[in-house]
Amino acid sequence: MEEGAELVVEARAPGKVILSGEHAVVHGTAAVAAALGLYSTARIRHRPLSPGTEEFLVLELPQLNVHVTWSLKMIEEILDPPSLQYPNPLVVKECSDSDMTRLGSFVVKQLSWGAPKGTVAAVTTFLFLYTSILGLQPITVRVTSDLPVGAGLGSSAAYCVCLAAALLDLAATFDSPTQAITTPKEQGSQKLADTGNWHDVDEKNLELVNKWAFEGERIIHGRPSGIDNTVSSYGYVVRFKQGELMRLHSPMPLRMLLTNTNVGRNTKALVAGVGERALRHPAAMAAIFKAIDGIAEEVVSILLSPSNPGLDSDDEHEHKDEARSWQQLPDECLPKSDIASVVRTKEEAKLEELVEMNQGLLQCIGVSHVSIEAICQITAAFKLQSKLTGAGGGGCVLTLLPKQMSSTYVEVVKVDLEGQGFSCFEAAIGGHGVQVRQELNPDGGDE
Ligand SMILES: Nc1ncnc2c1ncn2[C@@H]1O[C@H](COP(=O)(O)OP(=O)(O)O)[C@@H](O)[C@H]1O
Ligand SMILES: C[C@@](O)(CCOP(=O)(O)O)CC(=O)O
Ligand SMILES: [Mg+2]
Repeated sequence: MEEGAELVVEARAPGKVILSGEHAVVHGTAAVAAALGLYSTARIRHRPLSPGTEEFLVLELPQLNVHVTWSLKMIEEILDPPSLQYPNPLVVKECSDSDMTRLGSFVVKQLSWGAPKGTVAAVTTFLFLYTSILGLQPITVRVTSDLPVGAGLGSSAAYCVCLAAALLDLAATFDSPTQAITTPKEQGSQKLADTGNWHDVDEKNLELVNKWAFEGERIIHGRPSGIDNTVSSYGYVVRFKQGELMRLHSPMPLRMLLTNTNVGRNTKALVAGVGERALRHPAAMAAIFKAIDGIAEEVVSILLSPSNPGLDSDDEHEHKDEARSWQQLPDECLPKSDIASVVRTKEEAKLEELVEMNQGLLQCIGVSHVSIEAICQITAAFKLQSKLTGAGGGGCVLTLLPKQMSSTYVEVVKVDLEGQGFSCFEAAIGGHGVQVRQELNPDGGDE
């Protein structure tokens, strides 16, 4: 690398929705999840300094209000883990209990007094991944996200995946400038300021990114199943069971409305709560997990069903005309029953029933919330089925939308939900996983 030049590496990783199987998946059952078209992005800037100049590590997490600068000497003196001398990006290691305690107490002292637990976990996770993958290198890291943090859409996994990918890409570039984790010929001089230039991570490195991200998730979650980091790394729609990933190439387009209860919650506490309930009532909880497993497997077979026809274009056309005529009417003239009677395919109707059953079982294991139940009731009045997604206890709820439901009808449902203080959005489902890009600024790239 030219003296004075600045290397910028970016990685972006998607959030996810769990269609079926959250919580039970931690206890070994199947779950189905899809990547969401909302991303967390880690941007790392590295500029080698002349010998004798003091070097720094800068971490910026604007969503958590974290802006910290550490001298590398101080990190070396205080942390002194052997990995600092011998970081090895190719050998994934666990954050041991003693490392966790040492890093955690360092972080608590560095952050302003009373920083929330989530902030301590995020910075501890960063320091673990940074020291293990890269060792002491002077870099500035900034992580931003389109995802709501702590709302069930996998922001913690996207955070770990984008950090792991960016650190691995930088480590590989240091090792050999042509060995970055995307295909070398695709690396190049294009400017990051452009909207594109993102490159998929190759299969071998995806596994590495995913494994490091899982270790990060363990720091934030305590006992993650691995589904969130897996779908964030690999993208698309996946079935996940006991650490095994199966990519689902489903012919069925998934359409859903996401509603944020705006009730904050914490995955670690909810997962621990379910574990405690399972210890108190082992037989009953095992039966519920088995039922959730059955639901997830049925969702998989519906998604893979070749008889999944979607709708033919004539039907769709007819429906659009109907939607247009509704658009001219004031909202109060849209009776709920008309929305309720929107035609479903056989597969859509089955999926809706499974969503309803899954939500009931999630309530049984103690992870629903009055705000979640309120959303389920509002959408049920339109004969739409909803369930919590992710850890629950607040956070987001997904509502299945039949393919034939017009956007005008969706707007009507949103009015009812938003009128109760909830926030609704639609996002692309089943897109790509983690991606990386690089840029070399010969002039030092001061920002
Ligand atoms: N953009 C981000 N910046 C910093 N930390 C983040 C970011 N996104 C997620 N996190 C970490 O993940 C935690 C939220 O994870 P979690 O409770 O699992 O909810 P979810 O994964 O559903 O959003 C935050 O408290 C923080 O520790
Ligand atoms: C509850 C769980 O199934 C999903 C948690 O997702 P999230 O952190 O709420 O986005 C936990 C896990 O699988 O690791
Ligand atoms: Mg999470």
